[in-house]
Amino acid sequence: MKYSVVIPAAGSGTRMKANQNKLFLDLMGKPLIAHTLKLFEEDAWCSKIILAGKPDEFQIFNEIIKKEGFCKIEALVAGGSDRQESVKKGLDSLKGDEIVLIHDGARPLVDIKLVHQLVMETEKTGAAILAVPLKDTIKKAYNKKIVETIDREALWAAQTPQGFKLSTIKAAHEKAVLSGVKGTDDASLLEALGQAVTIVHGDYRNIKVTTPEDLVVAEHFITGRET
Ligand SMILES: Nc1ccn([C@@H]2O[C@H](COP(=O)(O)OP(=O)(O)OP(=O)(O)O)[C@@H](O)[C@H]2O)c(=O)n1
Ligand SMILES: C[C@](O)(CO)[C@H](O)COP(=O)(O)O
Repeated sequence: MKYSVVIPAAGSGTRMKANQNKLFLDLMGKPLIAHTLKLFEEDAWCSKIILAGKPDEFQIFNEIIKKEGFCKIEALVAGGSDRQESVKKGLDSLKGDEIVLIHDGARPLVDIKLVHQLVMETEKTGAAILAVPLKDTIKKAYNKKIVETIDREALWAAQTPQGFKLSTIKAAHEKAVLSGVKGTDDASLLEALGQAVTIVHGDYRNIKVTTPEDLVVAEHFITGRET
């Protein structure tokens, strides 16, 4: 089984409150994005990587790629004003109809065995995501006034990678642009078209490094993995 992967990495890291793109922050001696890229560089199932970044950060990305000796990065494309746009620009550089995964640059800890399970599920159903069941009770509230407790039995926290047939996800992004549909993940663009997306049970360690404490957690998980 082979797949391509699009890695959106053109964000601003606002919630990280760092003075640089959070993907360049040090994690165990190398930039966070280097850990994410390494996962796919070392996966024999991965045929190519498309990286979407900010043009004014291309030099930093290229320095990291050169230093780490990465060789699967087929294209470094200019990202967009939001994640959806960055992903679309990455997809636009792909042809054919193989499986494509879309994986946040900010998720450096995904287990490659789960990636393979996702690829096989995507092969079977055409669209699938990694997700984990929620562990907290979820409230709906307005101005901090609780209006409803949501039954969490049917709720999952979506992660990445998210896997699709390339033609399916490209069409969904195109239609989203035409209709103005916005989604914080790629599966939601298929859902908006009434298309089915299946879940592969993921791993709570596959965190998205978003706020400062996430970097501490990520370091802990990497240290634990290497012992
Ligand atoms: N215009 C954007 C915004 C986000 N991303 C990428 O999408 C992934 C998930 O986004 P998030 O974790 O929200 O990153 P940021 O948008 O940088 O964070 P924040 O929302 O705190 O600014 C990240 O790898 C980020 O680099 C992107 O490629 N292009
Ligand atoms: C794609 C994602 O990681 C799935 O949980 C999430 O939607 C990204 O959200 P962000 O606000 O762009 O980090």
